[in-house]
Amino acid sequence: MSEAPSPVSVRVELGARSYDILIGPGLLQDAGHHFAARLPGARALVVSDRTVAALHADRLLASLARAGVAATLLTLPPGETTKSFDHLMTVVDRILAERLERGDAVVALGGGVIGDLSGFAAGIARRGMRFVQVPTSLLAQVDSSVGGKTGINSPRGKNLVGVFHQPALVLADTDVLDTLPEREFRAGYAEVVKYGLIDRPDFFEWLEANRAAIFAGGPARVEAVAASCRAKAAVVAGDEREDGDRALLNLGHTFGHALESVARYDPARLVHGEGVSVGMALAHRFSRRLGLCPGQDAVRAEAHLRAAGLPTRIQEIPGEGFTLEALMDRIAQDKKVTRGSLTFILTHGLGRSFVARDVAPEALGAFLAEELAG
Ligand SMILES: NC(=O)c1ccc[n+]([C@@H]2O[C@H](COP(=O)([O-])OP(=O)(O)OC[C@H]3O[C@@H](n4cnc5c(N)ncnc54)[C@H](O)[C@@H]3O)[C@@H](O)[C@H]2O)c1
Ligand SMILES: O=C(O)C(=O)C[C@@H](O)[C@H](O)[C@H](O)COP(=O)(O)O
Ligand SMILES: [Zn+2]
Repeated sequence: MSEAPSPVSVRVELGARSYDILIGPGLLQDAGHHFAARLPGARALVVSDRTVAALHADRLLASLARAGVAATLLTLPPGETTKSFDHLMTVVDRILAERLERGDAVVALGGGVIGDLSGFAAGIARRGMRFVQVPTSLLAQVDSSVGGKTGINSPRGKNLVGVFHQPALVLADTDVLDTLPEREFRAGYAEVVKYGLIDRPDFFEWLEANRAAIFAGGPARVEAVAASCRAKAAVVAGDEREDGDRALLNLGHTFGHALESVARYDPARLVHGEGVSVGMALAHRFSRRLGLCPGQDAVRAEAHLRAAGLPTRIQEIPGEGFTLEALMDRIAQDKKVTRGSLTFILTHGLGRSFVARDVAPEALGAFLAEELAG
């Protein structure tokens, strides 16, 4: 069997909780070796969704077996509604039923849904077990597998219940993206663009020049994943629990999460990355309306998202329910709300985002009313 090329390694520096993100083609083949080297003697519960498990679980389980790691598989339904109390119970119960110990590991093989859910289960079962991320969607490789935010949704809003629980290792095999549906690849790309729009204008320019190559696969794709992980690792290392600048990673999310919630997490209407795309375009237009962001920068940000086939307007989301009242209600549940005041990530221009506290609800309401009117 041919050896996979050496992976790119990105370190998340968090003192005793530091860990490596390994990125590259063919990595799944060596996953067992990397797991056993970092978590010697640990057993594994691999959690996946049925779609991903059918495509990739055999290779991961075979690799773990070759490295002498005892592992079993739990599969769950795919989709955002799996981030629920019911499925959390299922994962926790399986951990306890198998008598896994604190030193054993929950291994998330899947997209952000599986990562967020099983990371939460690992964070609370036995008051915290080891956790390994094997992200299989672009979104999970560039964002959700890194940084330790885990959780589930509540009927009252998105990601409202969860814990910070860092993984011990992240293994991103870029070859698995070959089976990802194109729409999901585009959705993940929105979070890649986010890093450029936050504070990396050079990266944004590189994306403008390399978008087609990234979508085609090959070295540009690996570089886009690695650059995104470096960007996220730097932010997380500086502010693990979102007391300050980590909130920048929420660019587009206050709007996006409200849209996802109103759309009832129905993937036929909106998936997370698409919500973030609309949300980032709204954040740029809101910033322009407030006189903070030059018009041409808002236009350029939106043009790149559209060139990638992503939505940028609320009207593009199919279905009913996008009223001013419904959106303002969800936005009021945002975790960044402090003493009742709204916090948004706004921007002074391309790659010049900042955390804006005390955003006036009247200004927000007037802006959204205009957006909804078209
Ligand atoms: N924790 C964080 O920091 C963080 C960051 C960003 C997003 N998120 C969360 O992540 C979730 C979105 O993640 P996502 O976009 O990966 O969604 P997802 O997990 O639902 O995966 C998207 C779809 O792609 C399928 N899929 C995944 N990998 C595949 C592959 N290689 N081949 C074929 N199909 C594959 C899945 O079965 C699913 O149907 C949201 O819940 C969001 O809130 C969390
Ligand atoms: O890691 C972070 O911090 C992020 O905000 C990354 C986001 O892309 C991600 O969607 C995250 O789950 C949002 O978290 P939330 O705290 O706004 O629920
Ligand atoms: Zn996100």
